[in-house]
Amino acid sequence: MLTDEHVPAPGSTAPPPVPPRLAIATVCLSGTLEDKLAAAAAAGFGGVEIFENDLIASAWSPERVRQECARRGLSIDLYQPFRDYEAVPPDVYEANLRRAERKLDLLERIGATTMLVCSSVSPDCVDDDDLAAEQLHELAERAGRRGLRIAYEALAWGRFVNTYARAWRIVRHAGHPALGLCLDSFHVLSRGDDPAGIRVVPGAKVFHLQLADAPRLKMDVVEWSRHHRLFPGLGSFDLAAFVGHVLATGYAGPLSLEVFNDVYRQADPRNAAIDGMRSLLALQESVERRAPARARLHLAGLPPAPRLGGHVFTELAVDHVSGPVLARTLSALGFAYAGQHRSKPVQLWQQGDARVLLNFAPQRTVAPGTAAICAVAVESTDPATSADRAQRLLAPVLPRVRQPDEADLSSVAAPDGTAVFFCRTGSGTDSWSQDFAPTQSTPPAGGLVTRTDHISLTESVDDFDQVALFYRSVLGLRADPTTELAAPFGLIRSRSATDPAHQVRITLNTAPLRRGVWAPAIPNPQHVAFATDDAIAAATAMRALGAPVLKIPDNYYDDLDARLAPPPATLAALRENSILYDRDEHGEYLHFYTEMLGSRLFFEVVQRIGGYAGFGAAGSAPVRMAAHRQRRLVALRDGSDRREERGRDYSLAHLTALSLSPPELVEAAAEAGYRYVGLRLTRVTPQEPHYPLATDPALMRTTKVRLAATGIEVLDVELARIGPHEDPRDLVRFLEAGAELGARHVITQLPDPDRARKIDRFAELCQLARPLGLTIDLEFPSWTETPDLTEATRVLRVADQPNAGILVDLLHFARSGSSVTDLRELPAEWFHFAHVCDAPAGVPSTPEGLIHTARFERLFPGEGGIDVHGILAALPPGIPYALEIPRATLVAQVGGKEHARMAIAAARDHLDPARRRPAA
Ligand SMILES: O=C(O)c1ccc(O)c(O)c1
Ligand SMILES: [Mg+2]
Repeated sequence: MLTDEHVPAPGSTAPPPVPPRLAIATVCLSGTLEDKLAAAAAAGFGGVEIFENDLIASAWSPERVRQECARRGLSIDLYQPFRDYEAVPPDVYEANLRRAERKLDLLERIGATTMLVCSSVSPDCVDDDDLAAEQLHELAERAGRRGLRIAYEALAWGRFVNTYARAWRIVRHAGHPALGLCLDSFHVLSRGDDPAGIRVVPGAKVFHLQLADAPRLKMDVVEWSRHHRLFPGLGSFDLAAFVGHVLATGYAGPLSLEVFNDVYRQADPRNAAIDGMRSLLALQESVERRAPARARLHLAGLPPAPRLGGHVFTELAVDHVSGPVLARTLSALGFAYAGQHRSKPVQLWQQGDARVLLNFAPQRTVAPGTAAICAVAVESTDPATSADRAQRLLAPVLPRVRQPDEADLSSVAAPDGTAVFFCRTGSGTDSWSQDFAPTQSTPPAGGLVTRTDHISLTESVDDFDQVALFYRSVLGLRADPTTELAAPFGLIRSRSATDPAHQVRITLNTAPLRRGVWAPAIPNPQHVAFATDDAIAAATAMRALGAPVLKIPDNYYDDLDARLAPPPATLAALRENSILYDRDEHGEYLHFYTEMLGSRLFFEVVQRIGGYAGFGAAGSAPVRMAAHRQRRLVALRDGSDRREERGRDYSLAHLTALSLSPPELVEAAAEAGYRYVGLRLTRVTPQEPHYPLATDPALMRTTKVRLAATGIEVLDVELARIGPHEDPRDLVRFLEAGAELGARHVITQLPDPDRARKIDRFAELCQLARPLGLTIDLEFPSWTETPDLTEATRVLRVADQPNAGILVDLLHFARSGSSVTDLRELPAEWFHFAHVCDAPAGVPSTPEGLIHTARFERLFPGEGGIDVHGILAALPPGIPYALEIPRATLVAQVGGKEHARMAIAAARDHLDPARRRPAA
């Protein structure tokens, strides 16, 4: 019986005079012992538990470990674990004592005073508490003689001893001053044991306290413990109550994290240690909050989180591709371009209390062509205290570049780089809105959006816990339970948190198992959800304004009818407007989405009816993800009937960014808004990087996966160059690889002075390519033996092959002095695409000069002296433009990916004036 045990005297519940030491077990962290100690010290821990495996694998001697810990201000609070010791027959006991003596030697050498003995799981041990107590007594006796202590821990899966109550009975029965308990929250709470019973243990007999949270999982407890523990606050255990019980015993030892977690074990230990510290500080705060006022402790030293008043603004980093798309969409959602920042290229868009900032500043890190949430601003009753709290929770405070008369906003950086601003709206001097000059634009009628309801971020699994902990602890949010759903591209884990008054809501998502290369084209989507009082009216009005509302399939509405049976008129209105619907015991939720904007961002409009506090039914996110994927494929593939709307198809030629491998080129093309890529499969010059797609199956596989995931298609492969010594039959594997990639065209050059031979070989190449569905497109660099349009025309006429074509490259066309009039006369079916670029006006006088320009120094259309419009106008309308613009110095400065984005932006500007970007 535990109840007649020691009852703590009133005095023993008093707070310890000094705050407890915060410690972390090395097993929580990734790397070697050296890495772990450095990370623990940097995060501000005062102690560590040394896990045996970390010591064994360390190159440091035990004495060196002692020095290194001391140097970093780390006390070694525990050495662990010592396994399978107690309640064994005499021969095993002898061996165990010998083993224990060696470990006690080690404790002395590293300067640890407490060794953890976990309850035995061995087949050797017997169900005999008296024997266990006797043998533990002997161990404690030997430890005590050396000034050391033994902390006995009941593993939840111990063979006979698996509860703290039984471990305490044994320890009490052993009755040795050097023997006490190690309490581990996981072993107690995973079994559903009542932690209140801990209160009967005298504080002096609790030698060590280990803290771990965990998600509720129905699985084998060993697996659960060794793979899924979490830092406090991230799982579903009530750790504040647990710690409250332990502190009530008078325990004054360290609060030590012991978290076995597969993700933390592979993550940067410096980040994981900061997470651990943040979680302990937040845990201490919840323990304090729970304690009765008379016993209130002030351990964490955190100022309470000031009350939040809602989302003030969400700032999006955009560029000149994504910015106009966002601006157009915000207009269609009824937002007004209400203000322009006085000193920065930042626009304020507003409707009701919903505000979006579009930041065009180039120093914002934004992948080409994308839009991304770069800052989140929340209203705080006390911004300075909010920032102070954040800083004490180890958030980096951001420096602000501001003009003398601009608002001094307090802001900190979230682990994913998002800036978090704390501000007070209104007319005070600290009001951020005064940094914006009002524009003349009048807000559109309607005003259906009232405020920002929530923002939703996607994080890699490595950052997910960290980001969740950051927002919750810094903003003082309460976590909703974690949910998991089967999405089209695999498992998605999702966590939401909100402040007590439901003013600020943040949802975080991750794909915990994502690996390999098959993944959605948008790996980390983000969205901002705006609130409305009437979703049906809002959707109707926004669609009338041209908002790109995401189309939801009919199957969804048939299922909705079956499940929730909304009134027929409502169902029809939902279906008509692509609005999703959910209902629970608190109320109803109507919501609809926009299409993906600027690669990874979209908006949502939500209507909450009654007390609905969720984010839609579990099935709604997969429907939305499938719809976004569907929309992307439609946009890419069904171009023909919507070309007017979508504009011309562009292809990214490999030479524009030859430093990118084929999968990277595909990714760059997708992000920048190309439809196609052209891939270089052969090495054309000895210096260039070579990507042997035709002979490297792994490279072929990853390239095909990226193509499938992004929807990008291969327009052409190059280069089939047939000189005097080359045989077309040697190109069969190259042609097959092109066909496997789904290419349509093969770029060919004929540097052979023997005209009859080169035409024969050209014809033969056409015949080899034809069964593979490929055309052979003859390019005529002016320095080769097929140097101009006239010669290329002659080759095509004589060879007379149905799948032969001519590739006009504007540079070669201009440099060869070919004639636009001639071009206009040729059969349209010869021209399948064009290589588009510009070049300086003067023509180099030597072949070396010509080649140098062609390979390294071309210009964007409109920047040079080539009659780009004149030549393109002589080609059949509607053919894809492949941008082949190698530009060595620029690529060296900005990288291949950014260069690819700049190229398409410049080409669209010059060639598609109707789609020219609006002035920012
Ligand atoms: O999983 C284990 O074996 C193990 C070892 C030592 C501990 O302190 C613990 O909680 C678990
Ligand atoms: Mg433990």
